[in-house]
Amino acid sequence: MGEMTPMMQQYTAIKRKYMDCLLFFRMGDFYEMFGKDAEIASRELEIALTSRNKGGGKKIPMAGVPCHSADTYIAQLVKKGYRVAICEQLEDPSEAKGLVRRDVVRVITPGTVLDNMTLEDDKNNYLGAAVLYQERVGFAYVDISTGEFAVTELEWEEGKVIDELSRVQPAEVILSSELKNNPRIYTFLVDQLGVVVNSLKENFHFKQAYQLLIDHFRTNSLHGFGCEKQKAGIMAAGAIMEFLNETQKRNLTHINYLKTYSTQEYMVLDAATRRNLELTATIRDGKRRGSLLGVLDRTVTAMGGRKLKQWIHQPLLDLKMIEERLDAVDEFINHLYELENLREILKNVYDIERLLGKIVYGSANARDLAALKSSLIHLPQIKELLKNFTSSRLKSLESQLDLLSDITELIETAIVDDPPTGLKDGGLIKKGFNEELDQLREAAANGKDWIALLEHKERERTGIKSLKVGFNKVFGYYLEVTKANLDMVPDDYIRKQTLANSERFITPELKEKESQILGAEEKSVALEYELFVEVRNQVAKEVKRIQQSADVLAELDVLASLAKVAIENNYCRPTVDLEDEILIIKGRHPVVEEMLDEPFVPNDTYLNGDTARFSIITGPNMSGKSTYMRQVALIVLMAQIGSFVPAEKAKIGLVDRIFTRVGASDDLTTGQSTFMVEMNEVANIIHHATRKSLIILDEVGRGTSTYDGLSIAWAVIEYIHNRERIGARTLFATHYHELTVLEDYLEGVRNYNVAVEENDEEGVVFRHEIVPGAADQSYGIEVARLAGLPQEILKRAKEILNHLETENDHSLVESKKEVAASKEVVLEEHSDKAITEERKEERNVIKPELRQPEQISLFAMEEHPVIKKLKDLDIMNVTPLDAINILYQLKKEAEGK
Ligand SMILES: Nc1ncnc2c1ncn2[C@@H]1O[C@H](COP(=O)(O)OP(=O)(O)OP(=O)(O)O)[C@@H](O)[C@H]1O
Repeated sequence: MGEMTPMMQQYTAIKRKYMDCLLFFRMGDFYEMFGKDAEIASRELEIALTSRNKGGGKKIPMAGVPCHSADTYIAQLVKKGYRVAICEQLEDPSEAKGLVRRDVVRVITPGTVLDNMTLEDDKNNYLGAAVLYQERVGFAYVDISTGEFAVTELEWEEGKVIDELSRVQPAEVILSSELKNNPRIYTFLVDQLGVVVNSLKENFHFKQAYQLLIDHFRTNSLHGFGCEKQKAGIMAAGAIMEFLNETQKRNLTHINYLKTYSTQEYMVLDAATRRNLELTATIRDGKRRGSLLGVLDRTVTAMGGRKLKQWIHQPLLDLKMIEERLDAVDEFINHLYELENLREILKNVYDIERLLGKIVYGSANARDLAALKSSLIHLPQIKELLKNFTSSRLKSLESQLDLLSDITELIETAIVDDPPTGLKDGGLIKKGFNEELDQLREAAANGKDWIALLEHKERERTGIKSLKVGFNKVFGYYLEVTKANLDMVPDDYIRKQTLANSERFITPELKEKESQILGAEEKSVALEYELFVEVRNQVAKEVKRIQQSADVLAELDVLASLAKVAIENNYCRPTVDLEDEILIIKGRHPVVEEMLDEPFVPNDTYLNGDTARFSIITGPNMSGKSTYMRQVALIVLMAQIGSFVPAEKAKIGLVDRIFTRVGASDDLTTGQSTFMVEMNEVANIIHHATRKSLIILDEVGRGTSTYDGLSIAWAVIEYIHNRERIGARTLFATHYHELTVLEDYLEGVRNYNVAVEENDEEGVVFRHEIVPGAADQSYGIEVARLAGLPQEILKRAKEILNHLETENDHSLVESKKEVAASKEVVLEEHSDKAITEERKEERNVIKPELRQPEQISLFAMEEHPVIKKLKDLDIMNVTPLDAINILYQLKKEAEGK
């Protein structure tokens, strides 16, 4: 698409996030806005409509359709399984509104996204704000469905802003201009997260933000809110209030308290790591099945499900809190009967947080109140059950659990057990709740009884056997007599209506009763509504207490879920401490072990901050390197959310962050190449990792040519290994067997490989077993065989390989001579064979230099042009990104010559 206006960018982001197709109804605008692209889009729409499958397997981006036939287009698209969004701002698609069903057709405008969001159950409903103020960035988030409002602030740093926003992933965000104009932040939010971005009003100032907040909370100062010192945080919270005012969402007053939180409590997981570890969705299809959440989620309430997701995204850094959770899970495991009992009770609990949102928002109906009651009535039972437990977290949850019996009682006495959804037709309030209402109802009922008797009485009086009493909305009650009996009609009957075969009459007495009945009914319905709203408001006033109990239930649900999974999947309780070791005996990958048909092969892991801080793992493709490394990261993460882990034994030295760089795929959304994505991720790690971090690097450098790739991988290892730089515990899988030589020169490096078995019957068999030492072959051809490549190709490949290997040895000798002549060491292309004598000699040349880690040398080759250049640039400050730029420049220069 060509240049898009900010509004169009927002529309596109909304569509990407929620819908398959975006329809515009003013063709002229659409064409004007998109020019040639509009024609392409319209053609795609046509193809989608005429193809047999859903869009021929393709998403249609957006299209303009004539307003008068909007209904037809929408109906056709929906029938084909598309979810359609309609842009309201361009034209009121009133014709289309009749078709709006929240799951498949939605009317959207950037300003009304919030309304639509609240409809979705499993979507993130956060509206966020990030504001740069006095060198700090304030963040505020409000959960539209529950009213939870949270504030924090950090010092200004581009990466931190991205991390924080990606942690929460708001659906819509307000940014101050400096942040919005930052291309990395903006592109990340819009393209990668599909967030709708709004601008904070220029010259929005602190006093304004403060005032908006104290107005909202009806107080004189923010003292006691916990955020009084966080000026940037207040700016962000004020920005949210301002936005809600501007977009007339002020009625979202169920924001009734504000909570500050510190990002120090939680481990920040960057977006790449969350994706790479498939924490809550798989990379392949974005589904939750196949993710860690998919394995751990046995929650039985919606609130528990949401909390577990939050926990997975926010592993803890506080040892005490981790221990408390582990104790609670442990206790549940040892009280199986109570555990099952609790889960059974929780199954009856509705989504109290959502109900509460509706109650305070004023959109809850009587059924919602009934649902709240039927959830709250279980609280005493749960509290009783918790008395069996002694662990500190469960005790604390027990004491926090407010029984809310006043609220249950209020709803119980006021609202009927199975109320209708409508509020205007009565039938909501129980008998005995209000005297006036009872009297009105009695009056109406008496009148009805009188009418029921009337038919019988009038038949006797007139002798007309077929006389009937009826009611219609126009004339009210009437007496109906067939034409054949008209001569028997008495004089006091007043004719009201003539039908084909009968006539309808009224009498003054009937009319009097009628007005009594209707009057009483009308009044009672109105009174019922009034009473209902009163009850709802009364419940709304107790939102804080209800919210607190809801939170307790959610946490109990999560802890019970973790216990249930631990039992079923045979997990062990990890020891978490502040040492720098990670020891895992017979660890398994929690997701892969569930997906596999065959038994999963467990593996041990040992890392410490000292002599075994860096594992270089070599092994053939498909042997299990990635699985192994992710398994270590997941076990650490699980331990730090307070879960048991898939291992026989695990001792985890607390990790401040987990970084991953895995897999290689082009990021189609940003148009970045595989290599660029890879380097960005590596740069992020280099800039943020500390000695307490855990780093997982898979095939760094693979995305570019061998020389560049190997050089970068090597430099990255040196840098991370160096304790003055980072010194983090790291797992590094690579195809560059050359790198295994580093074990001899870098104190903390240990080589591992994935065991391969060769036997005559099956050929090469991967045992998925991690063993010490370096792999000696890459078995590329064997993998090709396993993948089913024809024998003929495999045979020929082997011939070529043998040939190349001989050539390579020869060329090495040659190059060695050249090196000697030019005093320049050239690294040979990666060879599948064991390292040659020449290489070993070469290494001896490198060796002394490498022993001085403080000197971050690429290859310690003084004369190498790369080194020269790096030295010119002050070698200590070179990041891999700089390195790749320099290498690229050199290559260009060389080509130029
Ligand atoms: N410990 C294990 N036990 C059983 N099967 C395993 C184990 N580890 C891996 N596998 C199986 O092997 C497959 C390949 O594993 P993985 O992707 O980790 O290999 P890899 O060495 O990283 O491959 P590549 O280098 O091509 O990325 C997995 O999909 C899984 O089916």
